[in-house]
Amino acid sequence: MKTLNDFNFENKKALIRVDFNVPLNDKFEVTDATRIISAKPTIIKILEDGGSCILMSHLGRPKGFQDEFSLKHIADKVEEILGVNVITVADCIGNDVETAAASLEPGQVLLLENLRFYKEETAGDEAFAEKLSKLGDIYVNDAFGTAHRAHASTTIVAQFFEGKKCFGNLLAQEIESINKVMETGEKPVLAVLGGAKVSSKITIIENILDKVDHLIIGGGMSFTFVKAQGGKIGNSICEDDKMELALDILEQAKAKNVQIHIPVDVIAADDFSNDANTQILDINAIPDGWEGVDAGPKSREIFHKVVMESKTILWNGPLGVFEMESFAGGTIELGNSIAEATKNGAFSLVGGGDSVAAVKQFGFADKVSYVSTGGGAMLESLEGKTLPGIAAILK
Ligand SMILES: Nc1ncnc2c1ncn2[C@@H]1O[C@H](COP(=O)(O)OP(=O)(O)OP(=O)(O)O)[C@@H](O)[C@H]1O
Ligand SMILES: O=C(O)[C@H](O)COP(=O)(O)O
Repeated sequence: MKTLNDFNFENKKALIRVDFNVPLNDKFEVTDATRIISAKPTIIKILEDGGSCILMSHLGRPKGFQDEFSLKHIADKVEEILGVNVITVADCIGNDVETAAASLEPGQVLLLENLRFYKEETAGDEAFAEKLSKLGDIYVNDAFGTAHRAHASTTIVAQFFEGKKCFGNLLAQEIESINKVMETGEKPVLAVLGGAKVSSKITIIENILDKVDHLIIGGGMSFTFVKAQGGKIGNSICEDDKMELALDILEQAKAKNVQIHIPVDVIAADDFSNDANTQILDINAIPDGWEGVDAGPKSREIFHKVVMESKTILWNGPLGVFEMESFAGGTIELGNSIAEATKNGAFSLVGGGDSVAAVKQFGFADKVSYVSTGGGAMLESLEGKTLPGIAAILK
């Protein structure tokens, strides 16, 4: 696996694919700069080597040139985080960009305009990738969040850098963290999967059964398993067409000696709102008119015990409707347990959109071993797929 340490960037121009697809508010201010902060070590290492950096990224899903998706909105933030002047250009290919790249001095940083202003980016167009490739001497992919896309700047461009391409620090760290859980993790290995739907997690569950000793299935997903086993789940969310599959997963787990933990009780609400009436019920005895919205106290206790006994922990998906304060308790307690286990020496990885949002919101981000910067990329990695952006560097 080629990393930054395999190159000396002195007097070299590094063409770096970063994922600066960060959330902006209506004043175009960056509301979560994690992805920019995470790319800093790679950029600084190259500058300290005596090289220069050409940063390229997408922002959102624009249709053609749309000012609201311009990377100029984030240039000040990038400059503030890096502590280095950032030169911007109004395009990502073309004469002006080539001139700006060619005149870049060691120690300087150039930020290109949104790659997705060209449909050729997402189409993985070779001619577009070749134009990008002309800008730099060495290609560095540090965009884990976009590594599951076979786009021009994440994948295709790599073919023009034979022997001159590598992973950035962030991407290398993401790969290492996933490997720690999926391949080399100290046992017992635990995966906690939550979230709304079984259907979006099936491939992950099936892949992960070969890797873990314990699997907690929480959140909205659990009701499909409970109903499939004959439980009464009231109005809780359920995918009836996945009940067969749920039973099959339970069988597979038994055969593979994986212990599955499904909540035994829930906080049930009579309405999907923060101020609904609530009661604690056994998960398989929820009357009509009530729905399970969070893990109950007995379940939390069981989950705490499993977490504390585990040496490697993966967490993807909340245990309840954590966006509503009244139903965030189970997710918060799980976060507390994982933080405590991490303090005691376990390795913990949090990945996926909503679980990452939850750990940030509740202040656990620096109490776990690693928080992934990838949403879809993380989920596809857990499905066991080799991401195209990663494969292109390994080639
Ligand atoms: N019991 C429940 N009933 C209804 N919704 C639930 C329940 N438990 C969790 N959820 C909802 O599931 C949603 C998260 O599910 P989802 O599968 O999208 O998340 P994720 O796995 O964290 O992230 P990703 O976006 O990466 O898939 C949250 O919005 C949460 O409110
Ligand atoms: O935020 C993300 O998941 C990545 O930046 C990829 O964005 P995309 O889903 O628009 O390709």
